[in-house]
Amino acid sequence: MDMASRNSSKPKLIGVVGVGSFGTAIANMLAEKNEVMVYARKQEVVEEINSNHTASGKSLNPAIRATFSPEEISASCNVLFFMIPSAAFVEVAQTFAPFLHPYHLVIHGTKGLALNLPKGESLDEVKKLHRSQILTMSEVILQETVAVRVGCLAGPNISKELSQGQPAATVIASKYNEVILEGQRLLRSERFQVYGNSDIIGVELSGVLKNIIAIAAGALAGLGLGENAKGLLISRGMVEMVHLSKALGGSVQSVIGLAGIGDLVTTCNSVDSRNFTVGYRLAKGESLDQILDSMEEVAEGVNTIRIIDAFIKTVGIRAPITENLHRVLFEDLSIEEALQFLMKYPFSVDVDFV
Ligand SMILES: NC(=O)C1=CN([C@@H]2O[C@H](COP(=O)(O)OP(=O)(O)OC[C@H]3O[C@@H](n4cnc5c(N)ncnc54)[C@H](O)[C@@H]3O)[C@@H](O)[C@H]2O)C=CC1
Ligand SMILES: O=C(CO)COP(=O)(O)O
Repeated sequence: MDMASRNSSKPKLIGVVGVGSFGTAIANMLAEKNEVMVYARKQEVVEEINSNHTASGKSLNPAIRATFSPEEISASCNVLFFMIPSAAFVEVAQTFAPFLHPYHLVIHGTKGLALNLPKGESLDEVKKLHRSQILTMSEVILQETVAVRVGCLAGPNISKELSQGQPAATVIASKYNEVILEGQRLLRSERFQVYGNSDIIGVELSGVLKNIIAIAAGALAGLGLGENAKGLLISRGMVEMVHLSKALGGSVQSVIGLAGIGDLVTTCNSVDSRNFTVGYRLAKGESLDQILDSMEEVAEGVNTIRIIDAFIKTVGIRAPITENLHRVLFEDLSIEEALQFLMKYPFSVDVDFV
């Protein structure tokens, strides 16, 4: 079947894969203008949605239907929003791969990275980590499926605020203008502005890298430090994000846009951010294991720090905030020692990337 006949013969039903905090918020926003079907892998979650219109207690628009069949949602929807943590992304992409076609338009909202290592190998075992072994989620979709029209959604979008209907904006990034236009058409409302960007890698990396700085911001708050320290962290964090993003294939422009600095400011100031919360609790004396064991939702920054630290050691670039957080999370550096180190670090040039 060609793309045109497929598009014209199908009703507009939009699919959302994953009904966690963000998936639920986006499904509800999509349901203001469209019919929506959501995919959850557990039968009890599907039954909860279809009978109670809640997903793990979070309210869903009663018009939203749920399925646990990847085949059904892929056959019913030309546009699919993947809203799942990075740790599950490869598995979910592989589950969906037999049912996806080149006519599908896939937009993801995941702010994490995956690894492309030989089967059975983990990050602990590899000595070097090159860019080709790191995948953004659009790269996972392109690698694992035949979908081509891929996009991402990233920006300052704390799901709790979206669910309350507070004003916000996001970026849809894609190499394909039709993906950006469709994302804007589906999501734009009086309360939600949607910008476009063709640098999908830069926008994905912005959402991924700001989580590292958000953990540091939470740590500063947990230490009881003030707004001067936070301003210092956000500006140095942005410079670090620019250098990392450039090394990984993103543009400077994306980092200084809504998905970069916009999300960085939001996440570094929000007690509703899981990444901020990890840093805050670390500074209050809890161990990483204690924190992660008690968190129900994902804090992507923890795994991102492991991946980025391995990458910068391989390619020989410096990223002092990331390096020090890695030592705090996975070695035995205290938050106070990391802060002292950073205060002595010779960041002598203010802006060195323009
Ligand atoms: N919560 C937020 O405010 C925002 C989250 N994000 C990003 O969205 C992604 C998801 O985050 P949340 O929704 O907050 O996480 P969450 O932890 O609330 O929910 C994740 C959902 O994915 C589902 N899931 C996990 N493994 C799965 C699998 N194998 N198959 C199908 N479903 C699976 C879980 O059951 C759960 O419903 C993360 O990468 C996060 O960085 C982005 C912007 C805002
Ligand atoms: O990315 C987010 C808001 O834009 C959510 O941040 P957390 O994953 O830290 O909660």
